[in-house]
Amino acid sequence: MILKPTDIAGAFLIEVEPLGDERGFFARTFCLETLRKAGVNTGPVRQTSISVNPRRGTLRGMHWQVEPFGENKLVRASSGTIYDVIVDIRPTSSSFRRWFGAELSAVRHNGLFIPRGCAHGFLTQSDDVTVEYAMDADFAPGQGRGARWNDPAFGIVWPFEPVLIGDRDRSYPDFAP
Ligand SMILES: Cc1cn([C@H]2C[C@H](O)[C@@H](COP(=O)(O)OP(=O)(O)O[C@H]3O[C@H](C)C(=O)[C@H](O)[C@H]3O)O2)c(=O)[nH]c1=O
Repeated sequence: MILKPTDIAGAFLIEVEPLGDERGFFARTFCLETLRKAGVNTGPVRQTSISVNPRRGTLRGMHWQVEPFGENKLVRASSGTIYDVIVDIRPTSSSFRRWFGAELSAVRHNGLFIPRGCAHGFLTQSDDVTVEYAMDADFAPGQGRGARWNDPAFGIVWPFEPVLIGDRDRSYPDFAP
């Protein structure tokens, strides 16, 4: 697997290196040691989850867990295609308030490593999207916070307007650090 740095400190795109033969290919999609060698202080995977989104144009986010319930997150699309976005909301970070977006797809098998303290969200770019999550912390109910996908504090440029957003996601107040 290949780690590609992003505009967000500690966040990496993960591209696979297919090892192919006549049957198809095998590829590593996560390696704790590779991340640690890149300076990422992440724990082992404690929980994995899926997010199933039948409709193109569904937006989920922007979400984060407050400390000490933060979680490092590895995200990939196991079906369909998403535009995945991270926003750095760590006030002491060199990339504070900066956003980064990338297309993740089942076809490319690519992933995104999202450090704790960053807001995360995605817009589905196809029907029948499943997003796979791996986290290094247990989910803590009630410890989530959020910001709107179009909060002027970040200026995120999305590929197109969402057509389906949950009431909670559309009604977050303006971001205030
Ligand atoms: C995140 C999470 C949720 N849940 C439960 C809580 C609710 O009963 C139900 C749906 O949760 P929610 O509406 O917060 O799901 P999303 O709106 O997809 O939230 C996620 O979307 C953005 C894009 C993310 O990056 C996070 O993974 C997460 O915040 O699953 C759990 O049991 N465990 C979990 O880890």
